[in-house]
Amino acid sequence: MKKKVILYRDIPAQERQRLDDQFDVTFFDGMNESNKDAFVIALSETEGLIGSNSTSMPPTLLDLAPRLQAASTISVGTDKFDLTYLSQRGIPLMHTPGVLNETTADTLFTLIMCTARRAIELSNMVREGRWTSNIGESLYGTDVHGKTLGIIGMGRIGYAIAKRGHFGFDMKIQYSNRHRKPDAEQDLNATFMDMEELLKTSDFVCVMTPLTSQTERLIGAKEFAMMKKSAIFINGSRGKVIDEAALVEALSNGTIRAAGLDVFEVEPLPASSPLCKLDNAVLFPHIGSATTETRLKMITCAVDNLINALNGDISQNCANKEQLNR
Ligand SMILES: NC(=O)c1ccc[n+]([C@@H]2O[C@H](COP(=O)([O-])OP(=O)(O)OC[C@H]3O[C@@H](n4cnc5c(N)ncnc54)[C@H](O)[C@@H]3O)[C@@H](O)[C@H]2O)c1
Ligand SMILES: O=C(O)[C@H](O)CO
Repeated sequence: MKKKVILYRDIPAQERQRLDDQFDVTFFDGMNESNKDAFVIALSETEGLIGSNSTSMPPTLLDLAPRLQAASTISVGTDKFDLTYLSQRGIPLMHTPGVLNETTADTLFTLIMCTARRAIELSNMVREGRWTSNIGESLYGTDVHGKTLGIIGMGRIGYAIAKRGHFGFDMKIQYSNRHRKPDAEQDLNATFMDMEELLKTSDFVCVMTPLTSQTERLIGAKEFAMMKKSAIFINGSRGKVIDEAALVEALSNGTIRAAGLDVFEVEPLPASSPLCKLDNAVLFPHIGSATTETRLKMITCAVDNLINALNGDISQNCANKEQLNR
């Protein structure tokens, strides 16, 4: 008999077919008030889960899935699951590292360019008929090339961002990370330092850590105050890695120059957020990996991951492999 699987995000037909070939699939378009009861009933029988990072899967919900054997998230970030809880139950969480590095780094560099050159603010000026003469010094941007790029979280994506800065923009690369990265030091001439020194000396501070209990609110009022007044802050990790209210304050009172954000404490970001009123904040709707090509690669990877995991193979792309092996 085929194993039962819940798919909680729409995926292209050919990938859905690969799941249907192997499993008895129940589809939900996310989880919301209108389908929650049916979702919970399906959970009581399911052996596998596959879906996107926009749906939370806390222990209280997964307690209702006593037969669960594997979960597969269409994301590299795993913060919508509790890894410790899953590991205690012996359930692997599969994710999609690697396939989205370059696309996400492109997005982060777009944020760097848009903030530095005030691209959105000035584009809006043109669209709204406010371009009536040469723009004047008060609307000038700041250079990106030749500046110092500080990366907090020099992992797969951090490295891809640093590569763009080093080779494309002649930037000086510095980083803080849980451990040193010899490849970044050799290939990109990157300098390892503690976060405090990085904050004080970078022109662009780019956060690319995962959200964990150690990184939650890693950057708050104290950290913004350490940055240069001319600094530009970029967050592509998760909204909760920063204190958003402190960022609003820092952007409003000139503690730092500007911020480019792809992620927020609450997503979708409500239009009432004070961030939406700030010209010096560039706001993207969590589009780091959102290209047609890369999203398909992530879905294919996540489908492969679930098939492998439910067949007992977690050698590739298992986020809690070490915890499971303990
Ligand atoms: N905006 C998006 O669309 C998007 C896309 C992909 C990934 N992400 C986020 O980016 C994260 C990183 O992805 P990755 O594939 O590069 O992961 P990775 O594991 O390769 O890199 C993360 C790095 O952060 C470092 N780190 C952890 N805690 C730290 C701390 N306290 N201080 C400094 N460094 C610390 C780790 O040592 C590691 O090198 C994901 O977990 C996800 O949350 C966002
Ligand atoms: O973690 C990821 O892969 C991105 O944030 C997309 O959800």
